[in-house]
Amino acid sequence: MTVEAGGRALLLDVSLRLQAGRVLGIIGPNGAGKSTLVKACAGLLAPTAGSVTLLGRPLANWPARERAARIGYLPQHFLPHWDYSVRELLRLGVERGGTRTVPTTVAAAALAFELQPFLDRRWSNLSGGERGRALAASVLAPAPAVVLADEPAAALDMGQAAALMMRLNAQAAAGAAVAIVVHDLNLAARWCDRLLILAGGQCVTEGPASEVLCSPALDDVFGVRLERLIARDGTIVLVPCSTVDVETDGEEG
Ligand SMILES: Nc1ncnc2c1ncn2[C@@H]1O[C@H](COP(=O)(O)OP(=O)(O)OP(=O)(O)O)[C@@H](O)[C@H]1O
Repeated sequence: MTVEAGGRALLLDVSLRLQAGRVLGIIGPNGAGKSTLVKACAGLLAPTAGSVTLLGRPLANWPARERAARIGYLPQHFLPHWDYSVRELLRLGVERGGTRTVPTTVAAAALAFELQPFLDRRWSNLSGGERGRALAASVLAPAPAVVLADEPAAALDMGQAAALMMRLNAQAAAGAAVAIVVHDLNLAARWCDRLLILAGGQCVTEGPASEVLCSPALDDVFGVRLERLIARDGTIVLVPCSTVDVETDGEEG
């Protein structure tokens, strides 16, 4: 698809396919077009050219209620219209998913996301990480078939970020197609099957995470030299060493 706004292309001829049971990480520098891509996939932005289909049917042809039940969109920034309590936010998310067992599902989500102490607290009184968890719980509770998460771990501490990535993986294992915009490449390395690098609104490369993380294109798009280490479980660990323009080829870092 191509998405244009403000007289320029925010996305240019980008194609992606989300598969049930898989986790795609969307990575790239600030302003690359990652949020734009996810919003277009969620049906919140209409592509200027190209289209988004869900189960082979154009997104625009799905009734809004069915589309909302199938696609769970976790935005990068969320400002509720009202000062909801966490319980109300969870209920809205669960009802959107169309489940008949609303109270049970709300209770299960509160338990899974360790939100019981916050259930009656209002959005305005939550910390950044608590908001992130409440929002993730609200979107993921109804187990949507497609999960589009835009930097879901940005406000979370290390433990909560790992827990959320595990939950997203569990939803994929249960059959969801998951796409996550992620800035922390080590979370991407550990929890994504495939990675897509976006830069300047275009796809630089897409492939298995282990291959993309070893690609020199990664250093180039971020303008930083990355050292690749291998953790005991075989996961690649990336350590930024120096900006690309400071170090010259062959010079010791
Ligand atoms: N409605 C709009 N009109 C014009 N430009 C826009 C509009 N929305 C976004 N942009 C621009 O498009 C580019 C891509 O924005 P986008 O939010 O998709 O980037 P991103 O990769 O998610 O960035 P970040 O990592 O900083 O969150 C940015 O340069 C942004 O300023």
